[in-house]
Amino acid sequence: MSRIVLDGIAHSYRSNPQGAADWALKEVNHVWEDGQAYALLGPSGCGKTTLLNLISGLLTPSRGRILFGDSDVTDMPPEARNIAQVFQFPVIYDTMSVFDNLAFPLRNRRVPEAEVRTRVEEMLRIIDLQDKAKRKAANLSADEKQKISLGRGLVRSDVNAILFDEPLTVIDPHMKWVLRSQLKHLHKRFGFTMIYVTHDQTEALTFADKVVVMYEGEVVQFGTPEELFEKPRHTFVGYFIGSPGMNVLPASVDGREAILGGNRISLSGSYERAVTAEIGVRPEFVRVARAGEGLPVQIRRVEDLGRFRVVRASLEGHEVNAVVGEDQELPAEASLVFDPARVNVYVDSHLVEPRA
Ligand SMILES: Nc1ncnc2c1ncn2[C@@H]1O[C@H](COP(=O)(O)OP(=O)(O)OP(=O)(O)O)[C@@H](O)[C@H]1O
Repeated sequence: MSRIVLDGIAHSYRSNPQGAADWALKEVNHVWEDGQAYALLGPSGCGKTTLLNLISGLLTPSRGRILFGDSDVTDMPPEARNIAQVFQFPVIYDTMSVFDNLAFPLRNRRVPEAEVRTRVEEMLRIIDLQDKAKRKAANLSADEKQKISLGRGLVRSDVNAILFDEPLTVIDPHMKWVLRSQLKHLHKRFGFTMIYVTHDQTEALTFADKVVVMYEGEVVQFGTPEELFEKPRHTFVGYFIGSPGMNVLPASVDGREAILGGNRISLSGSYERAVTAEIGVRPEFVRVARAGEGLPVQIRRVEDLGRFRVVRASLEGHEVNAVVGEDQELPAEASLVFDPARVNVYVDSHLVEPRA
């Protein structure tokens, strides 16, 4: 295993890319540390699969270099990179038995047969297919076939990294949960570097130590689940992570205040003047108070989500959500108070820091 370095890689599927829109992956500089579990999170079409295929060698980047440890693998084919990749749909040998499918990557590498048996039997237990070991893969359900694909990705101990491209899409919801926990367990036990592509935030946040959020071909944030929640570096991260997502409101900022229509909102630091900025505050850091205490709003509706309620209000025509406790009384005439320490400022969708 080794750390994987992306040194200025970018990729376009066009032979002569012109504008930004021609790049499926804009320039990425990034280090995947050895042995960590990463999730690659973003909406459909943002470039997740492209990035994964560049790492595995299925694609060669239009620009930049990829290093595994100290060796440059940019021009190496996938089979020379020692990477296991699990795709969204099963890639298995239908005519082979389940056992032989799992044994294949090991036998291919001339692993002694006794070790093959031990590892395959363990994998059969993990994916819960012990009783189908001798069956031909062709006769299994889509769900079971995908479990074999997962098993084939995980069975080797000598890989540089295991890449998962939405591997649980075809798996039923209960099994999804089981397999995700198994993956986490395997990661702890064997310490593989794992990169797990998903567009599902729950899947990403429960699986990974670090999450890489992509948006329109760009890596917009790389951080722990807490960092993505506390300090989204891009408004998209704010929307995408959290339920409901971060409130993002157009405002101008000047010094320690943001101005939205006739309202002044306190900030915890002092900012350069920006006329077309946005402020972002998570619903968890918005307090519903009596009229006159905070920003004047109309409450549109209140949704009970079990452990908490979401108050959906309107501030100068913009929807603002606040998370409130089950027992908190809501005033008939309400206002909202933003916690200044939790109000982030964005310019061109990117987080800006206050002046020192
Ligand atoms: N082989 C290809 N040829 C041309 N364009 C492609 C090709 N593969 C992907 N693209 C384009 O590159 C962009 C990124 O696609 P990619 O598949 O990497 O995104 P993704 O985030 O993995 O999406 P999804 O979650 O839908 O798989 C998209 O605009 C897509 O249309």
